[in-house]
Amino acid sequence: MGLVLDPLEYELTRAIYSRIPGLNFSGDAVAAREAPQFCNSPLSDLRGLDWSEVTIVMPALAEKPRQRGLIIAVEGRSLSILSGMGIRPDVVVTDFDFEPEKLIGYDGVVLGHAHGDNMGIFKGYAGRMARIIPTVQSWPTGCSILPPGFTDGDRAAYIAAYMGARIIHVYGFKPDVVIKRDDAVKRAKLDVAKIFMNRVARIVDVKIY
Ligand SMILES: Nc1ncnc2c1ncn2[C@@H]1O[C@H](COP(=O)(O)OP(=O)(O)OP(=O)(O)O)[C@@H](O)[C@H]1O
Ligand SMILES: Nc1nc2c(c(=O)[nH]1)N=C(CO)CN2
Repeated sequence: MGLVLDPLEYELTRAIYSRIPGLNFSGDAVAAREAPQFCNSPLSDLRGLDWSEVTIVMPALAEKPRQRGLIIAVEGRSLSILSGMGIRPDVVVTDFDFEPEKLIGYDGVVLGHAHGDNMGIFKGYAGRMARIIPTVQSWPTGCSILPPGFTDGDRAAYIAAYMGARIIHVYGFKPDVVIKRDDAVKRAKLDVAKIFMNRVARIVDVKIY
C-alpha cells in the first residue's frame, strides 16, 4: 500500500487533467503497478526533511533564487541550472523528460513520476537514481506516493503543501514563456498547472516570483 496524500484532491485534479486529449491515461494504472520496483529510498528520507519553508525552482528560471528553506528542483533541467549557480537542491521532482541525464550522480531524493506515456524513459532512468521514491497518478502500491496535481511543477507544490510547508516560494513558473516546446498539449498542460498552483495557494501561502 503506497501513500495517498489527499484522495479527494487527487480525484478532483484527475477529473480536470484527464480531459486533456491525446494522452494515455489508461496506461497510468500499469505505470503505478510497475513503479515501486525502482524504489530505493525510504519515505523517512522525505519525512525527515524540514518542510516548514520551501523554495521550488522550475525550468523557466530567469535569475538566481533566494534560498529559503528546503530547495526543490523541478526536472533535471532545474537541477542543472541550480548547480551552475552553486545551489544543491534537497529534492528533485521529475518525469525524466527534461535533461534527465543531469540526475545521474545526484545524491538528493528524486521523486520520479511514472505515468502512461513515460514508462520507457522512466525505466531507463529510475534504476540509475541514487535515491528515488516513485510518484504515480493511479492508486499506489509498495513505496509509491500518489499526490494530487499533474505537471512536475504543480505536483512539487502539492507535495510540499502536504509535507507541511507553511510557505512556498516559487521561481521559474512562467506558463506564458515557451521553454521546451509549444503545442496544444503543452499549452493545455500549463493551463492545468495554473489551476493547480491556485488550488495549492488555497491551503498554503504561495509566493510566485
Ligand atoms: N514556461 C514553462 N514551460 C514549461 N514548463 C513550465 C513552464 N513554467 C513552469 N513550468 C513547469 O516546469 C515543468 C517543466 O517540465 P517540462 O517542460 O518537462 O514539462 P512536462 O510537464 O514534463 O510536460 P512535457 O514533458 O509534456 O513537455 C512543467 O511541468 C511545469 O510545471
Ligand atoms: N498519461 C500521462 N500522464 C502525464 C503526462 C502525460 O503526458 N501522459 N504528463 C505529465 C506532465 O507533463 C504528467 N502526467
